[in-house]
Amino acid sequence: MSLIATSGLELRHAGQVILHDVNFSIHAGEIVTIVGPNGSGKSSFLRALVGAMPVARGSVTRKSGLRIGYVPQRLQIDATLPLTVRRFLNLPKRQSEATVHKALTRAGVDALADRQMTALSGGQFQRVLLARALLNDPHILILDEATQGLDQPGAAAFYARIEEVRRDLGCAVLMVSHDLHVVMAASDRVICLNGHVCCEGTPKVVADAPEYRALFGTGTQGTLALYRHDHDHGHDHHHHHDHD
Ligand SMILES: Nc1ncnc2c1ncn2[C@@H]1O[C@H](COP(=O)(O)OP(=O)(O)OP(=O)(O)O)[C@@H](O)[C@H]1O
Repeated sequence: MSLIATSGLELRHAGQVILHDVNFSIHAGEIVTIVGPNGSGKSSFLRALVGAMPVARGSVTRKSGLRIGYVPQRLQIDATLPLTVRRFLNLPKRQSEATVHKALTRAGVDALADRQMTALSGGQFQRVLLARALLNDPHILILDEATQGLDQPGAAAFYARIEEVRRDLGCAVLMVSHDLHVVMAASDRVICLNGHVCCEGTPKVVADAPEYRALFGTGTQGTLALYRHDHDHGHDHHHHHDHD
């Protein structure tokens, strides 16, 4: 049985349809990435899955007792508010010291418990958000552009940590990402959204899909092509490479 599924899902904002006819499911342990242009409904889709956005039509089904760890796209912390990492993780619900320690360790930031939230670097902040999402031992981690603002090594390190977490917890991971070569390396399945599902499949299938190419053109799709090129290279010396 899937962890979360949607059937004929339609979402609206201020009367306008922003996403329609989405049939989706994710299973235990899977890593699924959502790509799509700005404003294509990716964040809204994740919000609907976690129950933070109303469903206009169709349905969202969550497995009974499902624990979700959600890392939102943005979180504003008042710069004048003194708030340590430990205190932040105890909001809105008090956690045991052991739970906080375990989550921070899993997110790779156990040394930061007594730091002020406002004193964290972008990468540290994202990891603290990840720790917060791990507090309840989730069956599925849902990440909305969690590496936004991080440089390439920072983003790669963050995704490496996500993979470790998945190995440890066996949780599924659903993420929105623009880091296409990371997507290529780490996802079981990619879904390309643009108001509806334009294409989906393994990263290779999506990268080759005309719908995907039409959206991302030869600019960004080059990132996917580049990764595939490198990957193919080591295994198939007779392979014809397109060097466009
Ligand atoms: N709270 C809101 N206020 C105004 N517009 C909204 C809101 N929520 C969704 N929308 C509109 O719905 C559409 C989809 O937005 P959404 O944030 O889901 O897209 P996205 O694919 O996550 O975009 P991005 O890549 O820029 O984060 C956009 O046209 C957006 O303007």
